[in-house]
Amino acid sequence: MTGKAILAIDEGTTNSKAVLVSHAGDIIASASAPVPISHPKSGWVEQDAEAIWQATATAIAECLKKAPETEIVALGISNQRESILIWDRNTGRPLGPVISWQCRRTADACRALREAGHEADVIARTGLPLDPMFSATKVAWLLDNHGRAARDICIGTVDSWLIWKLSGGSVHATDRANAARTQLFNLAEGCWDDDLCRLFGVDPEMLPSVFDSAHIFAATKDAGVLPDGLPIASAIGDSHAALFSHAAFATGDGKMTFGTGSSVMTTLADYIVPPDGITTTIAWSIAGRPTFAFEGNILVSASIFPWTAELLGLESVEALLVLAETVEDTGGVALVPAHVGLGSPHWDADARGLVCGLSFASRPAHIARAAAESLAFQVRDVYAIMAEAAGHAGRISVDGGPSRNRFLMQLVADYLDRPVTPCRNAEASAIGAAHLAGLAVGFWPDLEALSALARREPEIAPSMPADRRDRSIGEWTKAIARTTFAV
Ligand SMILES: O=P(O)(O)OC[C@H](O)CO
Repeated sequence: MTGKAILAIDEGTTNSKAVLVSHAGDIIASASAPVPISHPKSGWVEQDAEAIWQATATAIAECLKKAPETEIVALGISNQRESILIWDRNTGRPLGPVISWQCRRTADACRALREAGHEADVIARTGLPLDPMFSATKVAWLLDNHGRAARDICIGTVDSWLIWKLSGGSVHATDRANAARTQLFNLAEGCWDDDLCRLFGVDPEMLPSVFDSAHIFAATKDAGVLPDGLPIASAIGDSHAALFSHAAFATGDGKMTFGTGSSVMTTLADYIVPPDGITTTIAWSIAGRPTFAFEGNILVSASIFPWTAELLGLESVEALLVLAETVEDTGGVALVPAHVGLGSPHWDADARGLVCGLSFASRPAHIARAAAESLAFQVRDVYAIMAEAAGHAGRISVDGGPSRNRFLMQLVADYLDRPVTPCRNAEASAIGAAHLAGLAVGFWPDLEALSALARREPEIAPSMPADRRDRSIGEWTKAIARTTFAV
């Protein structure tokens, strides 16, 4: 199969990337182009739909230039989730901005719906709380401010927009994983929810058709940067795509991505209404069968390290982590990185960070270690709730920059009391989209073949004695409770 490849698009919040993936699972070429983002008012975050398309087209053109001999057998799309736009079905012109997943403009609308008693029902149907991150209230805002007659409007997540542009405006479609993040999709029934559409003022006629994540949505047409006739063979949200790239195919398999924040996802056997502080979503859908997953997002993870390093007068994060390793434990010190509030599972916007448990024996190394341990404690808190609610646990893959640090990942394994497996798929989201597209067109035959492509390192087993682990978790739990004292 030399010379053949899948072209994966990974359209993220800040960049659009194009990646050519060979049959052996290697990246043949890649390119990226920045996507502008604007903040017209405090808490508002917008992007321009045409700029997203232009950045994607530029990334594709640059990528193909690097490997002109490659034969593209299919396209796959992974994308930033929840961000939403509407466009005119007749002209293809966007109506208003893309409202970003980060945008908080509908916070009041969410509060009003909560106060009117809708939240429990919305969570039961969609797995998602009433929060401005999700698309439904943003759609209502767009329709109020830029709406037209229902028959003239297409509503779409970013994958849907790219499928529209790549197919010359002939196909309005999305996959179940992206649909699951809109808060308009009934997870248990697997279709747009008429009652929720009514609640959010959406005519179902405006919504895209929903298919599997591995599915031939359309053939390319008049896309400019690509020849006509290439199958657009996957669409999936970026976190879900990364989980797929790790071959998390057994029930209970999950991933922890460490970066500015952390995200934890674990697959489920079936739809479960999420416990407090967690969401349920569709991870992907293949051959008509959705795989469900729990998800929890932590707001501040590795981004606490530069702050702590500066506080301690250290020159780098590396120096901080080296110092942290010089002590056996934190000496009772806990650091809770609630600097912008707490995310999953606590969701307390008013909480603030703290360092507590200080004594005259506390040294900078104890504070450094407390910062390092906070990364592990936070994912442990989310994972413990997920494992208990799901009743099963599987292999945990870890990715993102901090997953390369053995000391940090040993702490994660120790506090989870489970092994973790570092995964080294560069461009995990793009690879996941490529794998799904390859599955749809028979480039790879089955999940077993994809599993063989996952780049796993040897797992890291827990080694902390139980009494020590329990004591530290107890100190951390008390510290978390104290963060709300700051308000
Ligand atoms: O654009 P990214 O990679 O930050 O991903 C955004 C997420 O999909 C939002 O849920």
